[in-house]
Amino acid sequence: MAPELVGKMTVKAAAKPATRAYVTFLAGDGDYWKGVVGLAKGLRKVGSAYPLVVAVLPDVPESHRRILISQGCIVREIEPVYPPENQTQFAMAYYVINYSKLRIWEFVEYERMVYLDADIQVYENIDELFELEKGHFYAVMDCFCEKTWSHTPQYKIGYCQQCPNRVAWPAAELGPPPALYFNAGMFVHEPSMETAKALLDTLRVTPPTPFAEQDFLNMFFRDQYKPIPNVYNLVLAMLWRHPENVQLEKIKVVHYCAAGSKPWRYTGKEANMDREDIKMLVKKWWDIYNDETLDFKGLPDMPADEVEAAAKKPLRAALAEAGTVKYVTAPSAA
Ligand SMILES: O=c1ccn([C@@H]2O[C@H](COP(=O)(O)OP(=O)(O)O)[C@@H](O)[C@H]2O)c(=O)[nH]1
Ligand SMILES: OC[C@H]1O[C@H](O[C@@H]2[C@@H](O)[C@H](O)[C@@H](O)[C@H](O)[C@@H]2O)[C@H](O)[C@@H](O)[C@H]1O
Ligand SMILES: [Mn+2]
Repeated sequence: MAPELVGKMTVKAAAKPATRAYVTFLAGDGDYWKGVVGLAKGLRKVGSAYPLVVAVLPDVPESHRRILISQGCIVREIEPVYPPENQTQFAMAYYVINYSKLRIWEFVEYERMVYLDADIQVYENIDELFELEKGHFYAVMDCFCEKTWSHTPQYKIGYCQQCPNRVAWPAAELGPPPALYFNAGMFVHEPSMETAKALLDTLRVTPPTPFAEQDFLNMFFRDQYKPIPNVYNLVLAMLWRHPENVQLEKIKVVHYCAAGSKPWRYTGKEANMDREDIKMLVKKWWDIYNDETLDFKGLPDMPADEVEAAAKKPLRAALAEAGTVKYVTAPSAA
């Protein structure tokens, strides 16, 4: 919070209570922590007014957590969430762990959060998303044209919600077209223990599907979903599937979700990865990741040991201490 001059004195304006935050999710001991560091520095570069909370699974090593804390992230440990026993072939095998994203509805110390995948980068300030009318679920529409969708009727007939007139949906044969479907790499949500409990209770009785928690969230929030412009989540495949829907110079948020596009793993060998726009976007990501002027300079008034202690305390302990919420345990591991 910028200090303000009062008469001759410089009075530091009281910090606003942290009721809003960006939040991302980190699982495993792999290299996605680099995505989180990039995201933290990107949000700092665009002058975001809100902190970045990182929901970490227990398997995220202490060394990675320390790196995130050193970049000013608020690290909160969460318990994994698994879908019911299933034989589902997920579009990507690791998607099963993405159900743990559902824990962010338990972050009730925040009245509103903007969720961003760790493979997302923010290139323009998007704080305005926190002002959207409450009571809706805001996210950007996905695209059905990548091979990852080959299990669906829409893919089989070449229908995509991004261009509903290219191949008309055959309602006479297949019934109504699929409901508008969002990409779950970015969304605006309102944490609440009631919603968190409803999500977990519903998950227990919902057979998993190929896009895991993304499919589940689309089903759960179907009646509250409000599409927002793709400037807030450019799913990279849009560049070659629906270029007519993309104005690259207006894009605020890039989602590096196409196969081979994770900047920290980029080789340029996979399909479409040798495109000039992809190379430019990967370089943009690295320019921020490597920019030391964007490193966190420490909290103005919180001693480092307090930051560290807070970061290590799992959310459950913190809130149980506060005696504010009772936790619903996740279903047993799949
Ligand atoms: O090994 C992993 C895989 C996924 N994730 C988290 O889960 C999100 C969703 O996975 P991913 O972005 O790879 O899915 P995609 O958007 O590419 O389908 C990631 O952005 C990370 O936040 C993670 O932390 N570690
Ligand atoms: O666990 C399911 C994941 O499903 C989504 O990724 C998909 C989806 O966008 C497809 O439409 C693309 O074709 C595909 O490349 C991409 O990976 C979310 O980005 C991710 O956060 C996560 O929810
Ligand atoms: Mn992603």
